[in-house]
Amino acid sequence: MQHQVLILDFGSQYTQLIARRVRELNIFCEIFPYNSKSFKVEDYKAVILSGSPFSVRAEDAPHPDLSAIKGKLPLLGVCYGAQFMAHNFGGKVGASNTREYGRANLSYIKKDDLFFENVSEGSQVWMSHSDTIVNLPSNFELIGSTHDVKNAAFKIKGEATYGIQFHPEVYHSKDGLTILKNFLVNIAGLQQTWTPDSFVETTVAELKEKLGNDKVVLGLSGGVDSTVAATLISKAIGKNLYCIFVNNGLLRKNEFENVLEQYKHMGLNVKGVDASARFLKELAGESDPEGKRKIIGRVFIEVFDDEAHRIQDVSWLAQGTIYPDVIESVSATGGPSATIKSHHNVGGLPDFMKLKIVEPLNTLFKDEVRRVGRSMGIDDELLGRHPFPGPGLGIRILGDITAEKVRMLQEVDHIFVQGLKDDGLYDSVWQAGAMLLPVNSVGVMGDERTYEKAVVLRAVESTDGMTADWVNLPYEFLQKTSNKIINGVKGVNRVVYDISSKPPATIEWE
Ligand SMILES: Nc1ncnc2c1ncn2[C@@H]1O[C@H](COP(=O)(O)OP(=O)(O)OP(=O)(O)O)[C@@H](O)[C@H]1O
Ligand SMILES: O=c1[nH]c(=O)c2[nH+]cn([C@@H]3O[C@H](COP(=O)(O)O)[C@@H](O)[C@H]3O)c2[nH]1
Ligand SMILES: NC(=O)CC[C@H](N)C(=O)O
Ligand SMILES: [Mg+2]
Repeated sequence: MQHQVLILDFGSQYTQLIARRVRELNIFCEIFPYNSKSFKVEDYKAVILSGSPFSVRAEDAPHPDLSAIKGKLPLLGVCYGAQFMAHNFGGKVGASNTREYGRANLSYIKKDDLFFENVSEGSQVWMSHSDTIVNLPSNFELIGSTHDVKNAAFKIKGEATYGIQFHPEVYHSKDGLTILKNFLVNIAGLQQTWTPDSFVETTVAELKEKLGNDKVVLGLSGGVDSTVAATLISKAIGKNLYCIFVNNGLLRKNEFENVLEQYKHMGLNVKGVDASARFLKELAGESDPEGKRKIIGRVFIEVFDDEAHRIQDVSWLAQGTIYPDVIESVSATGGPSATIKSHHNVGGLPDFMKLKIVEPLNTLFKDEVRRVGRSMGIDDELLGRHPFPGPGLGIRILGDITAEKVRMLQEVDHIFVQGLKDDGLYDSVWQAGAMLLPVNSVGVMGDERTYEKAVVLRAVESTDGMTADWVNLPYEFLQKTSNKIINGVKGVNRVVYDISSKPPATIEWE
């Protein structure tokens, strides 16, 4: 992938949004923690500095070294990024009298600056700050103000360096996208050529070069990400790609058979490996969420390793890891974000495994993966599938896992998800599934006392899984589904609906 825009992250909750907006402009970009050693500034054509929860005045605040960037590459600082430049190059940042969150309007803009092309005075912008730039350094030029914030936008004289106090990346900044476009296209001179087709073309070419005649094993899950990854790699190396679909005993009802059937028509080289007994044996007695995730991750790797030995001379393991998997799972070394859950597919391979990892989608968001899939002609039905986590029902059965609990949850999940499909609700939901609680409750069925399990139904809407809200499913649907579950699934006598958003909850319960 050709490097274009580098986004340096100082821990803002909006950093992802900057990336999404830049890509909406068909310009490729990548995010790195500001102190990461994994990128080379010289590879990029423009740099954006994100916001941050820190105050530049705090002792432990991030202080990036901009000497390789400022004045050499077009540079845009957003909020903290702008405050940092003002503070660091001789200006003054102080606490604002009023903390500003939300709507503001541009009361002054320097109209002839390319930065504000097609933006008018009065344009609504979104603020989220408690510090403010009190004085600009003398070589900075004021180019925009709001009613409350005089130094809302500046440029450095004679440089393509800009700073803005407001957030162009949030949808409530009405001309935010225009401003980003002005910076990236008018000022940095970037071309808007990053499309799904161009991604396929460049990625396939890169994979050809990287993989050559090597053999690659890929974990194929039936989900969107690994299917798109497999199709890309298969375009590059054909028969040298060996796709392994593992039954970890934690899949949905009939999923192993159904998915294998579906792949028959796709021209991929797929082998189904039933390792369900092995997974369940290793998981027996483990009830800690991270403990279960670690076991599942390890057994996955062992199964892939066994298969790689069977095939012989395999050099690579390919996975369908996408961007949010990486961001949520790894607190990039010293990076400002926290580890939420250990996704089984991120975090490297154990030493005994000599395989190198290839993850062609690890810079894309889910909706971008779907667009790439569509541009390669993958079935809409497959691309429209709800995400399903690799550890599967293992992280939806709270507490320890047994074959009987898996059976129960498979039935519950099947009734719920099939019901959504039958009632035309499936496509309006981003992800749906059921959890089995380690809780018995008292019920009465046919005049008899029951003391059985409670299950939770969860349906969320989201665009990328990073944030999510519960879906307001019709009461009639919930009512019907609850009846079907309690009447149809032995061992369950209670159904509840999860009405928590992410954050503060997460989508999966473990
Ligand atoms: N049952 C499985 N067999 C083989 N590989 C798997 C299996 N489950 C997960 N993986 C691997 O782990 C990766 C991450 O899983 P994840 O669920 O995030 O993606 P996905 O299944 O491809 O897509 P989706 O998010 O739509 O479910 C997959 O892309 C795949 O490489
Ligand atoms: O491949 C995966 N391996 C995992 O270990 C994993 N854990 C969560 N998920 C999926 O990620 C999205 C966000 O989930 P959470 O809100 O529960 O963190 C949701 O779509 C989850 O289904 C996983 N996917
Ligand atoms: N959103 C931001 O970047 C905020 C920057 C800084 N923490 C402030 O409150 O002003
Ligand atoms: Mg999946």
